Amino acid sequence: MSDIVMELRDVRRTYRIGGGMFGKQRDLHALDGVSLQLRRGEVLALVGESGSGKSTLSRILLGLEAPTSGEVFLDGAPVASIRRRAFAARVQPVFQDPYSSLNPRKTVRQIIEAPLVIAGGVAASERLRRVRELLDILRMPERMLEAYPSQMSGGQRQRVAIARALISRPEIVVCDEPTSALDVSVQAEVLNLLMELRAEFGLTYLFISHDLAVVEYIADRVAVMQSGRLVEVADAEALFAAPAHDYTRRLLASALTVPAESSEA
Ligand SMILES: Nc1ncnc2c1ncn2[C@@H]1O[C@H](COP(=O)(O)OP(=O)(O)OP(=O)(O)O)[C@@H](O)[C@H]1O
Repeated sequence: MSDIVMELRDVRRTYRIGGGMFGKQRDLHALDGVSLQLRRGEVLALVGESGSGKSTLSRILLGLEAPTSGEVFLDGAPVASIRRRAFAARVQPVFQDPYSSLNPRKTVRQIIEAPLVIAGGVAASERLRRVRELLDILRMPERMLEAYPSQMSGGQRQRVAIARALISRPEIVVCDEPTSALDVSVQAEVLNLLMELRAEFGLTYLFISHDLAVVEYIADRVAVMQSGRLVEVADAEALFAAPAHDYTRRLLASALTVPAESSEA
């Protein structure tokens, strides 16, 4: 098995913007020729200022959007050749805001088992067994099974979102700011949990974060984006010790000027 679990080759994503009452139409290059390899079992953090293209890249990895040009590979196979359902089971998201990403009308049990219901082929008894197993791993009490999101704290909701991501036994989890909507005291708990789950299930993470203290804490490697391009990809330790690119240096320097509360996480 190759060391590379997912790969982007010269991926571009262009949006046509403007026009109508906003003036002339033009192309916005959200991703402008990005090549990136995700290594099996690593935490690869994606950082860069707002609008640099991080979410666009994550949506492409998740198959929620197709590149305008370039190619994406999963375990060496072009993603375009993999059936949608099979792909979704192997690459799962955890989004930023557990308040809006969970359906308020569904119970925890229904939310967590939903990916298996959609994929089909797993009996109800087996689905329940897997939901229970995950609740146990995530240290959530069994009585939570029939609870609704409104009855839970932010940290509990994010655990439910993580359980939903893991129920189909994915290889890759794409986390887009998974702890930034949580209280600082809960952030570390959720981060530690993500790291435990990586060891337990052999997961690979792409981890988007604005919070460089969080990135330094959990990332093996860091990819730095600026205006739709990757300007630096390096081992986390080396990058934080001696950033090679000027933009990375500025990003690290500007992080030092914000309040230090995130370092508690
Ligand atoms: N559906 C879309 N239509 C038009 N423009 C878009 C669309 N999605 C993203 N963009 C633009 O593409 C660029 C990259 O956006 P993206 O959300 O990927 O950046 P980001 O680094 O994730 O930002 P943030 O950290 O604020 O989430 C931005 O200029 C954004 O306005």
